[in-house]
Amino acid sequence: MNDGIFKEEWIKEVQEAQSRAYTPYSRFNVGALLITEDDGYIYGANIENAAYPATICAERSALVSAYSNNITKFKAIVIVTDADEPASPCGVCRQVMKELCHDDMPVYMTNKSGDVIRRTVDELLPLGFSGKDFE
Ligand SMILES: O=c1ccn([C@H]2C[C@H](O)[C@@H](CO)O2)c(=O)[nH]1
Ligand SMILES: [Zn+2]
Repeated sequence: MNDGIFKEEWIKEVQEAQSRAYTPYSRFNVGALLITEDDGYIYGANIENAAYPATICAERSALVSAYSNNITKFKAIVIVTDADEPASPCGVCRQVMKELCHDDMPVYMTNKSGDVIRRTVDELLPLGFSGKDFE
């Protein structure tokens, strides 16, 4: 991926985030790496629960962690799983990214083979609903 933004070193970091997943039920480990405005890293992993809907995805873990630490401006998010296809965020995570990230923020979906797909938040949730819709 050579878009002038993506850094290869993010691959190692997002895999570190993935290693922190808590997935006794699905065994499907997801890692998310938020890149802050000043090139800092916020790690996110999926954290499951015996009450399945209480599970939080890796992407939302990272965003909630960032906001909880008063970090609210991001350059990018990188996602990884062990699946063959590059990781694609679920609908709930797309909605939360729409709320908390810029529409044009890049989302890098990666796999263990080194493939990277880049889409913006807006491209992942076209015509998405936001607070602007009830202003
Ligand atoms: O965008 C997604 C989609 C799924 N998962 C997690 C939730 C659950 O723990 C596991 C299987 O759905 O993957 C994520 O972390 N991010
Ligand atoms: Zn999700």
